[in-house]
Amino acid sequence: MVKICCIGAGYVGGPTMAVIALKCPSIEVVVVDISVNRINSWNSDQLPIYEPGLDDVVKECRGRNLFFSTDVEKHVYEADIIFVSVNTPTKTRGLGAGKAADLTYWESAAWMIADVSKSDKIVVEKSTVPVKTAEAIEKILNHNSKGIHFSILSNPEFLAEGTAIQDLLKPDRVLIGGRETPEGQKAVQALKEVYAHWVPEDRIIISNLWSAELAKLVANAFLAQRISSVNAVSALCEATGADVTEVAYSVGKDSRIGPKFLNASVGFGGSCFQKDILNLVYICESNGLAEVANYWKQVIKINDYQKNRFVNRVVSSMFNTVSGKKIAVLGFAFKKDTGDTRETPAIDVCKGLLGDNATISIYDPRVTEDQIQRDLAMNKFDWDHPIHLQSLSPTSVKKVRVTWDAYEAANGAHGVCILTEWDEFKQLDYQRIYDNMQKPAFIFDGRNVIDPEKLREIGFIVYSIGRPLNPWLKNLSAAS
Ligand SMILES: NC(=O)c1ccc[n+]([C@@H]2O[C@H](COP(=O)([O-])OP(=O)(O)OC[C@H]3O[C@@H](n4cnc5c(N)ncnc54)[C@H](O)[C@@H]3O)[C@@H](O)[C@H]2O)c1
Ligand SMILES: O=c1ccn([C@@H]2O[C@H](COP(=O)(O)OP(=O)(O)O[C@H]3O[C@H](CO)[C@@H](O)[C@H](O)[C@H]3O)[C@@H](O)[C@H]2O)c(=O)[nH]1
Repeated sequence: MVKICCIGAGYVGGPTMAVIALKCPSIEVVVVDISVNRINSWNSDQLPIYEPGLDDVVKECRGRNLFFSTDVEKHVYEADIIFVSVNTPTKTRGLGAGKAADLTYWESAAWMIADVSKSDKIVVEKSTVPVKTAEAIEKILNHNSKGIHFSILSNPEFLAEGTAIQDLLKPDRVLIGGRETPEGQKAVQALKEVYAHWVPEDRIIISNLWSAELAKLVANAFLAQRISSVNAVSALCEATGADVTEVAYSVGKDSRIGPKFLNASVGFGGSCFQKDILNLVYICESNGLAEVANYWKQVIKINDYQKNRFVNRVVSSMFNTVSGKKIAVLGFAFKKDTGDTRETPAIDVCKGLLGDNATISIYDPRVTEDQIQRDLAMNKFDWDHPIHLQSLSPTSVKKVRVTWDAYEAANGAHGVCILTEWDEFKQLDYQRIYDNMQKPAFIFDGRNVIDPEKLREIGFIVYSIGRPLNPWLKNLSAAS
């Protein structure tokens, strides 16, 4: 029986290994992590992450050929193939701080693999890493005196949260990069055989190591670039009377462009886009490619601009101040169908509103109060550095209340901001919300989930990203 061990039981390691175990009953898969809490959750009925379809997959395989353990060294020692799926955050200090990837977690995993191994192994980069990382990892692993050989592969993960199980069951492609040596190609074939249990052969791409590492960063940069492009256009739509949903629809009908990832929003969030583009920018700069670096940097700048623009729109619409006013925030996760709040635009919007002295009442169907309070108290990039989080005091941010009901959040509010596109926000009784709000009642839709005309009929002053402005807001724009 082939044995797989995955180091890192997070958003990637957990679901990815669960699907491998589901599709390959003849392979034993053990997911290990240094976090006892995380492993305990994976072994309980309350999984540590919310992902549609994940519970069923774990229930079917756990205890059969899928295991979760904190005994990292034992399972690394026993494995034939080791996936490394640890976090690769943005550095917060030292050389490249604020841009470069912090490979501390990856490096310590590599040293541990080198220390405990007693037989040849395939080590797979599952985490997103800077191009050429495999070269450094090879040096750590193969500089041992035990005569053991390690083959390093790059197998970046392309799943998106909220659709992870579907993405894993039917991937657009699986990418495997390896050395062009006989050992390298043998390792590539071994990993390909694992995926071939359920992924059609023409969807498994084989490339060199550096192409695979770079393709992951570039894929995320392209996706994020589309969102920044449409968000930049949304500002122009508001200034001209065009409607960004109509513009995006027409543009996306061109088969060369395609319809996906053209939804204007309050800004993209999530643990990957910003981190990976900053990483790409740093790599370009390190290679003396300042113009290329600046090109990609602009994707982040537009995203920051879009989040600021939203906050400014809220404040300027509400008589230029939200001081002492109650703002209801509907949705805190970075997208629907996940409880993940890493780099969610809601953090920047809430901090912006708190900066103008608003009182905020937040509702999200999947995010706990504890998580929201922690997110609002921490510094940029700290979420991915457990060491910084330990020093965070548990005090809650004043002027923030978290509720488990959208109507309660909006009760007595002066304005409502929709920051996540949860389906349930389309079905809310907006008449009831309007009746219980202060007047004039404002609604700022950061995800274009509501019908602005219907809400205007109820009496709301409505702002939707990139869509024709309410006469009230138009007058304010003209005046400013
Ligand atoms: N989240 C996504 O949707 C996604 C998608 C594709 C790729 N990625 C990439 O995958 C990697 C992991 O992302 P994630 O979202 O799963 O992160 P995560 O923080 O959810 O999980 C990482 C886990 O690794 C564990 N860990 C860290 N160092 C360890 C060590 N030395 N030994 C054992 N366990 C260790 C941590 O405790 C944590 O549980 C990142 O590089 C990320 O960029 C993420
Ligand atoms: O048209 C769109 C599409 C997305 N978003 C936002 O963009 C962010 C990212 O969304 P999405 O890409 O769906 O989720 P992630 O889980 O961050 O997945 C991305 O990042 C992963 C980590 O690298 C990759 O594996 C995936 O392929 C890539 O889609 C979210 O805030 C979305 O709300 C928009 O604003 N408009």
